Amino acid sequence: MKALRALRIATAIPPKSHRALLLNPIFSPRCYSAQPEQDDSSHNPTLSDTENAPDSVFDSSQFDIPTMDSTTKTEPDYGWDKKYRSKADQLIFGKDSEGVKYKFMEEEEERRRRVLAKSLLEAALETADDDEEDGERTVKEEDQKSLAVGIIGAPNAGKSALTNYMVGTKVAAVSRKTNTTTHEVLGIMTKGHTQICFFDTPGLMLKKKGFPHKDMKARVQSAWSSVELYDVLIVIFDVHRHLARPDSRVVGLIKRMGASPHPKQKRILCMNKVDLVENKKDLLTVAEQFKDLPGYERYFMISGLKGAGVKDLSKYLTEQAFKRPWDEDPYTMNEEMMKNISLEVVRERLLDHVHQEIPYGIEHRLVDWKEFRNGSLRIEQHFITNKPSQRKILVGKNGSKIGRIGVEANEELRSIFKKTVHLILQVRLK
Ligand SMILES: Nc1nc2c(ncn2[C@@H]2O[C@H](COP(=O)(O)OP(=O)(O)OP(=O)(O)O)[C@@H](O)[C@H]2O)c(=O)[nH]1
Repeated sequence: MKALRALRIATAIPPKSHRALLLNPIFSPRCYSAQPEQDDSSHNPTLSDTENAPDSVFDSSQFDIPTMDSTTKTEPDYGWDKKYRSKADQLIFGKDSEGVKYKFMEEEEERRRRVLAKSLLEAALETADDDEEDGERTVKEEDQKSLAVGIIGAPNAGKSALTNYMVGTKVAAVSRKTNTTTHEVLGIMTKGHTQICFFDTPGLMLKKKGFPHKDMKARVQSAWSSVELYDVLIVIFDVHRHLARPDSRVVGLIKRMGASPHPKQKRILCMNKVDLVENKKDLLTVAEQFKDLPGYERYFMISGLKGAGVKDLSKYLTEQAFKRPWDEDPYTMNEEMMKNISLEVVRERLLDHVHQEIPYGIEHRLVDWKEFRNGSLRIEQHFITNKPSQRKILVGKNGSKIGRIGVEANEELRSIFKKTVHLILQVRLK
């Protein structure tokens, strides 16, 4: 939450150099139109107030938004009609607009983008607990420590909730590099010199005694062998459910994993959802039931959802880390984070350009998110308005307002994500 708050603050950096943006051809009043210029002639005025009116859609592919390659150019290339440029100059700077320092404004714009991108990343990587020491921003490879932690348990045991709590909103890199079909990254915690990767172990079907089903054997064989690769294995179970209705497959799994110490892997048993157990004495009864299993080095009673006992678990795991380079770049954003950032950036532009009161009544949705093989991103977002009058304001004359929001947001997203972004914004009526 804290990170999200920071994210809002970060995106609220006032766009000091909008004037620089306005001088760019793609931001000229004429070109702000969400309706591509070449389609003007075919524009059907009877559609203008309907949901699918073409001017209610901004599609960045129809605008000359600079590509990644064009960021290196030193001189501004205004390649647009001089008439419109001088009109814009006069509008913004008055008659004596000659000699405006474009370069200065470009630098200012670049500076603002860098500040925004840095703030977003810092907010996203912020530690969840207030009292935790802040993570090092750069750690030399020789100082890095890492740990691979597998989490195994029945569906609904609380694997994801526990990981989310430990990793917080700063879920860092969940790259395809680490994901495989047999183990999937649940989250990555990078704190100080230590990076801990949490892996899920999907596909591990158990039969009554805690062994894989025979018919699934081939499929799960590699999953089981990958379990061996983790430095630490967390066996997690829902202690509340266990007290009410013990599942023989879960008991089988706990016993199997704790049967004998593993030569290379530390195993710990986590009794999860302790917050749901009213009589805490019952927890001791369960602990008693599993206490003689030599394979477990430690036992933890936790609530992955509420956080009880999680700090001790995190501390224990951090202490187990090996001097080993990190597997993942802690500065990489995951998809969820990128989606939130895309919404924040567009919303910020909306607040900039539309009267303050209107945006609060407007529903703003991410409707499509696609990452293509070439690394580019297609993002489609819709604004759903309650009244035709709201829609009209948001669309602007010939789509000028939504176009302007779209162009600016597209630029900003491209700069933050460092990839080509194809942004589509649509204004609809409820
Ligand atoms: N009260 C309480 N609920 C929890 C706790 N941990 C998880 N839950 C809830 O239990 C449900 C399952 O949690 P998940 O974290 O999705 O479980 P999972 O093991 O990842 O489930 P699968 O993805 O099906 O394997 C969710 O509704 C959680 O909110 C906890 O400590 N206390």
